[in-house]
Amino acid sequence: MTGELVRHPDAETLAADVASRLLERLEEAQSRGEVPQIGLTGGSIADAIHRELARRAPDSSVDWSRVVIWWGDERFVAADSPDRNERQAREALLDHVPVSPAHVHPVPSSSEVPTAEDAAAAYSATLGTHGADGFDVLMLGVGPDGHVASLFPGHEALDADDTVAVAVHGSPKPPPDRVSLTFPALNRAKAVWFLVSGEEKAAAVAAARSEGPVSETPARGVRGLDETLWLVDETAASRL
Ligand SMILES: O=C(O)[C@H](O)[C@@H](O)[C@H](O)[C@H](O)COP(=O)(O)O
Repeated sequence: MTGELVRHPDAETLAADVASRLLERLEEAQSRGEVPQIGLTGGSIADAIHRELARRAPDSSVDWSRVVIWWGDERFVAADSPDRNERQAREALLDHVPVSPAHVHPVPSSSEVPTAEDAAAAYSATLGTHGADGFDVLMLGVGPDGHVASLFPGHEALDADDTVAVAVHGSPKPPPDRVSLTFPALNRAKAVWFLVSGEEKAAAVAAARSEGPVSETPARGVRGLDETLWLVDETAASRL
């Protein structure tokens, strides 16, 4: 089961739909008295979604102080680097909604720990304690090569199955040093939402939704416990 495909005419309607779905999911969880946990991703469509969430937040009933924020991956760079997924998410969303700092869990940066291995170990420990229930919604961008988070085709990090987060070196997508959740950690999410826009992703979407080795197309290796959605625009779906 590769998950439900939801097509959108363009990136703007895709971002609007994802933001609407996420706000609704957060409201539903909070109406059940839960404190939902979400996993953010990096990348361009994610940034558009974050900005749309910030725009819509004032009109939603989501209590952002009762939302727990994680990242599926992070670039191992200085805390103030524009390459940080955390920095991009704060600028687009988290600085515009009243999140509780105690509920925002960035991956340690190279300003705080000396190596990506240290950052991965620290993040594994934090997620192991504070995030043990798993993500309610994990959002994942998909690269043109079918990577998700920072799990790239043929990379040794794909085989890391005894830890929550793993250091990644030699990433084909710069910057080279990263921290990524591993497949076991990604697959603890109740809902996995793949967010894909652009012609350059069309082959990856088609590959990910067909049989074949996970090492060739890492997106094949992730699905939600209860829900897997492919939220795509028409250009990204053009090879299906
Ligand atoms: O740290 C990262 O680079 C991201 O987490 C990565 O997995 C991203 O989501 C995809 O590469 C898609 O990025 P775009 O949407 O910018 O193509």
